[in-house]
Amino acid sequence: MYCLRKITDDLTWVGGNDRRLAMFEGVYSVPDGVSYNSYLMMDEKTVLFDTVDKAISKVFFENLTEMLGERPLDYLVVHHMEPDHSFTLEEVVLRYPNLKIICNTKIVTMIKQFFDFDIDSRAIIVKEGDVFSTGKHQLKFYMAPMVHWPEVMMTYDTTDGILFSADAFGCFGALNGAIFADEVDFQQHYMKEARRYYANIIGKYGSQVQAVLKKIASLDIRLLCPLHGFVWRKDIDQYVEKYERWSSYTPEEEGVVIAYASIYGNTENAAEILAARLWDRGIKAVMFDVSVTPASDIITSAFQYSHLVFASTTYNNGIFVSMEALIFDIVAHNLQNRTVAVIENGSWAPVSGKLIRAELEKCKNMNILENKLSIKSSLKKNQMIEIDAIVDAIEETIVKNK
Ligand SMILES: Cc1cc2nc3c(=O)[nH]c(=O)nc-3n(C[C@H](O)[C@H](O)[C@H](O)COP(=O)(O)O)c2cc1C
Repeated sequence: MYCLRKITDDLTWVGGNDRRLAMFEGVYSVPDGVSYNSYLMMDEKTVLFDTVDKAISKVFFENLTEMLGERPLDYLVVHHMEPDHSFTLEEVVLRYPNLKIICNTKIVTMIKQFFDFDIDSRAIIVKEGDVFSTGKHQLKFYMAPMVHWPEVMMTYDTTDGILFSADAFGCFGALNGAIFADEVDFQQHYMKEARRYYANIIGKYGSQVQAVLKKIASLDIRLLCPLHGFVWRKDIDQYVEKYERWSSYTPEEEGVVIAYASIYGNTENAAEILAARLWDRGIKAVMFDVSVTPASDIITSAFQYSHLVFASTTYNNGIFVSMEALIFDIVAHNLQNRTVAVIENGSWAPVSGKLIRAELEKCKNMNILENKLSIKSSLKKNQMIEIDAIVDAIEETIVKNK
């Protein structure tokens, strides 16, 4: 049975939710599920904006059939070819054989890679700034390369001020009947998931996101329709401001993320002492055991806070495995503009600190503090001075940033 939400008189959400998926993209846990958004515009012509993942194809086609009634589907705008938005594309073509697909040349190439149907005869190729009329609505296209994948584009409906933003401005979490961000307490319940989504899905591509933000800055966006999560009709500027911040790798708040790897608890002990000393000075600290908390969650906090401390045992002459994975992931996510301190531990030849520093030097604008702490098996009282020196250096840079 169909399950729809009306967005405007002409636009309806025809997507669906998946609460059974354990790992999005095989990496990111989605304990609250995920939505796959697809939007249908009923104009003089009928226009579908993206399709959906295979997991929700049944309800998607029921939605589409219900909305279209006797009308044909005239156009499908494809913004992004990742299969969670394009898996059902071929079936849409089979059901609506006269359908034309509005997309760019990179999308045509990817359609040919993923599918075998004839795209050339049905493709309407658009470029940056092209405008396409569907009757009352004028659709303007903006290319958004690497705002997740190279083929990504966005559509702005100049008639109603609707930006179809592909994966940008999306959020993890299934929609529980509510479709608009202002129907829920987004700040309280969803901002954390929006940040986790941004940091992990798009975080690597800050400069590309910045380029798109510049392009859309002058648009009068009255509705923001991403491919996952809520539709925005209020406080859009505030959400765009978050994207400005995240994409420029500007911390949201002053505070310290302490990520530690510890086999027997001695490195953890040093991390705990550091956290306590920071709070003694009124400096906010959050702690993660990298063997317990997924790297993607820690990366999310690293996007949020200004300072990072990595404390790791030495393991087979290297960095402890789960810490090594986190550090590589942080470098891969292109994180920048953070102040970093490193603590190492080893029973005979501690080297994890040196190796962590060397990896993080690959990141841009990382202020890696000279102060460091090297523990031989367990922290000794005479080393408290070194912990305090790290706290001093953090405090000094936090004050500077204020
Ligand atoms: C498999 C394994 C490999 C290790 N490799 C090294 C090493 O290469 N160099 C070193 O100094 N210590 C090495 N250690 C020892 C730990 O780094 C050391 O005992 C450290 O103090 C543990 O800190 P923790 O109490 O936080 O787990 C190794 C330990 C294990 C279990």
